[in-house]
Amino acid sequence: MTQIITNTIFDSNKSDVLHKNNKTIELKEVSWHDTRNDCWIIVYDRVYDITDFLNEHPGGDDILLEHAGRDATIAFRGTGHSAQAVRALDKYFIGELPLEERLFRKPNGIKLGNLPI
Ligand code: HEM
Repeated sequence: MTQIITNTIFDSNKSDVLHKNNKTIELKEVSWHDTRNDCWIIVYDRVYDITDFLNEHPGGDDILLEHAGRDATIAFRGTGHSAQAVRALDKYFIGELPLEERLFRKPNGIKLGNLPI
């Protein structure tokens, strides 16, 4: 798939709408891709096919496989990845969750920065 994603995962200005031409992929479908030979993960409601990245990840493949077929947002964010790592995600982008299945980028959603604690 040839697709250029111009916004980063932290770009809240563009976060509330489905981007034109972006494919929607349901959580159920993501869950089927949970092996070393076919590994998808979700970061900020976007779906990435990281099968070809497993052997290249500086943090190792095990940690990625622990999140195969699942949401990896908190793990990705929590390990303090660089801006370069965030940009590296784009290469593996294949689609995004439907609005009703999103945790982060949805219309009128709670912004973590606005929480009192
Ligand atoms: C497709 C998703 C991911 C990409 C593109 C990615 C990319 C990278 C890159 C480029 C680095 C080098 C350091 C940096 O630039 O920040 C790195 C390090 C690391 N990543 Fe990831 N990462 C991904 C997912 C994850 C996930 C889900 C975890 C789970 C906790 C993880 C854990 C780590 C750890 C622990 C390191 C540090 C390795 C070290 O310095 O020894 N990564 N990652």
